[in-house]
Amino acid sequence: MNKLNKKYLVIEGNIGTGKSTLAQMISKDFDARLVMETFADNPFLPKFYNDQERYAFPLELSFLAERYKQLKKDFDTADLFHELTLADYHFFKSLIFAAKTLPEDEYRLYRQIFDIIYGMTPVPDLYVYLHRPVEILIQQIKKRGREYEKSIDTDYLKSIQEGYFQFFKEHPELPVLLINLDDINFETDKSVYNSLITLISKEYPKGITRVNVKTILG
Ligand SMILES: Nc1ncnc2c1ncn2[C@@H]1O[C@H](COP(=O)(O)OP(=O)(O)OP(=O)(O)O)[C@@H](O)[C@H]1O
Repeated sequence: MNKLNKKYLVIEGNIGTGKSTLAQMISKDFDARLVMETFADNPFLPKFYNDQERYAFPLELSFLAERYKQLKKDFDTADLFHELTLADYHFFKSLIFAAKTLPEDEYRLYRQIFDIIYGMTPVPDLYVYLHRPVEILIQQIKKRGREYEKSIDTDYLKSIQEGYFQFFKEHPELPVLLINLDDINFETDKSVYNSLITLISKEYPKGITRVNVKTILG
C-alpha cells in the first residue's frame, strides 16, 4: 500500500475551496492517478450563470453524463502503474448541485437517472471535505476571475454547503474527514500541506471526523 494507505481518495468541497489544487499536489507527490472534473469546455456553464432557470437542466444532465463517462473510463481500465486513484470530486456532487439548481419536477426526473448510475460508481476509502467560510470562498472566486462565476453570491455558496452537510448526514456509511481550512493557504505554506498529508494518511471510522487546521498548527 502507498504512504497514504488509500486506494481511492476523494477531495471535495464548495466552489473555490482549492480541491483541484490539493488533488494535483498530492497526485504529484504520491504518483497517483488523477481524476479531475472537466468543466471548462461545458457550453452550458456560462449560459447557466446568465440564466439559471433556462439552462439548469441541460447543465445538470451534461455534468452527469460527463462524470459517468469519465469514471467508467478511469475505473474500467486496469492501471498497473498507480496504486492510488485521486479524484477532485465525488459522484454525488452532481445530485447536491442539482437539488439546488433544478425545480422540483425536473429534479425528480433527474434523480431517477442519477440513482440508476450512482449504484455503479466506486466507493472511496476516504472522502475529504475542505471547508472554508463562504466569505473566504467569494474572495477566492473573485481572485481567480472566471468571467462566468461573477454572479456567484454567498446565498448560492451557503446552499451548496448545506447540500454537502445534508449528504454527510444521510450517508453515515462513508468515512468523511471534514477539514476546516478557514483562510489558510496550503499551496504556499509547506507546513500546512504536510499537516494535511498526515491527516489524510490516517484511518477514519465511518461518519464525520472534524478537524480544524488552525488548532493543529497552534
Ligand atoms: N452539477 C453542477 N451544477 C452547476 N454548476 C456546477 C456543477 N458542477 C460544477 N459546477 C460549476 O463548475 C465550476 C467548477 O466547479 P468546482 O467546484 O468543481 O471547481 P472549482 O470551483 O474550480 O473548485 P476548486 O477551486 O475547489 O478546485 C463552478 O462554477 C461550479 O459551480
